[in-house]
Amino acid sequence: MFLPAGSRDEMGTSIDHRFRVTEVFRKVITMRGYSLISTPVVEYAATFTNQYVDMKLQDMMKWFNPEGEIEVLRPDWTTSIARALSNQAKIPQKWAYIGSIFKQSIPGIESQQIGVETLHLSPLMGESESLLMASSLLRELQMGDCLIELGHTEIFESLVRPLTLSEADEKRLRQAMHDKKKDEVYQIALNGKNEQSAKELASLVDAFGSLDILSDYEERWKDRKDLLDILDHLKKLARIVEQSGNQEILIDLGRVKNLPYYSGTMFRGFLKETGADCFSGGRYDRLYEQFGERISAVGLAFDVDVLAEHLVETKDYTHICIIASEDTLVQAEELRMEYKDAIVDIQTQPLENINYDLVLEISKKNGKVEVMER
Ligand SMILES: N[C@@H](Cc1c[nH]c[nH+]1)C(=O)O
Repeated sequence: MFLPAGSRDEMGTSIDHRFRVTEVFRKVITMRGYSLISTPVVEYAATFTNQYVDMKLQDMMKWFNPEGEIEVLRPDWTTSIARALSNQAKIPQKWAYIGSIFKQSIPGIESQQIGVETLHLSPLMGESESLLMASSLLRELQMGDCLIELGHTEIFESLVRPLTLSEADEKRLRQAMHDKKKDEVYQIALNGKNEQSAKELASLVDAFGSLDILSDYEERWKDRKDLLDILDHLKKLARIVEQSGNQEILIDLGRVKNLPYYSGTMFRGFLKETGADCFSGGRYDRLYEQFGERISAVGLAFDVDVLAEHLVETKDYTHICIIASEDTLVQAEELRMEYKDAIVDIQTQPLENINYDLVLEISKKNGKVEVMER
């Protein structure tokens, strides 16, 4: 029997790694004062497609229920958690989750995430908490150095707003900006009949790199109070994460939001050694406007598969084989107790595919039990 493209069975090490990632995550979030939250796998499509969230139905796993409503497999944790928490007390909250999201665009449809959402914390506190949690998880997992990229939705958005672009052009502009295609950004933006804005947008394509970018743009945007405030905020956040999280920070002022509900700071994490994209997140205060609330909300989620793939074996257990027969099983189990920190495998013969550190054989002669090293 075959599986649909992208679906896979999993065995041994890769599952072991995924469990280890989630175990370490649980430890990190517990010690940082988070509570766990879970939401159902099946939700109404409208929870994700309403105007405040604006996710696209075509990418979701969906069907009609008997009442004719569209139901979906959870395509996003952040949105379902917002639904679940919509009438909670307005006090600082730190939530963490472990589980899958489902989208047509993901190979195999399912992707396992671990993530956090913080509500009602001051913007700098919530954002730095998310990023410091991320860096402490990566440290605990011994993932090596990580690059944290900071961006902000309102840079691109506020430069696009004064342009009179058709919906199609705006969509193309976003894509060109995302793909960092400078000439295309300029040409599309020119359709908005504002050459100055078109030039500014084209220059944003190159506005990424180390923290120095912030100083360059402080000079360039010295008459734009709104943009200066954003640069100042990113600078403060970068300093905290650099100093406390000991992580290298990159800035991408031209970053376009990857989820429609982001409004403010956005972040992404890359493993330095391989460049693998391991987490993504951002501020989404406006998501709560659907519940008539204006709050501070920010979070991020890790791709568990990416972390599991990069996990290095750390603890090396001694691997012992005890050779026993049906007659000596009780004694073999007793012997196991003497090796509490080792992997003890009771077999009738040592397995050929395993390189044991020690092979012990139990035998019974004239009612007397003997243990011999092989
Ligand atoms: N839900 C986002 C990650 C995130 C958590 N909080 C905010 N953003 C994602 O799947 O990419």
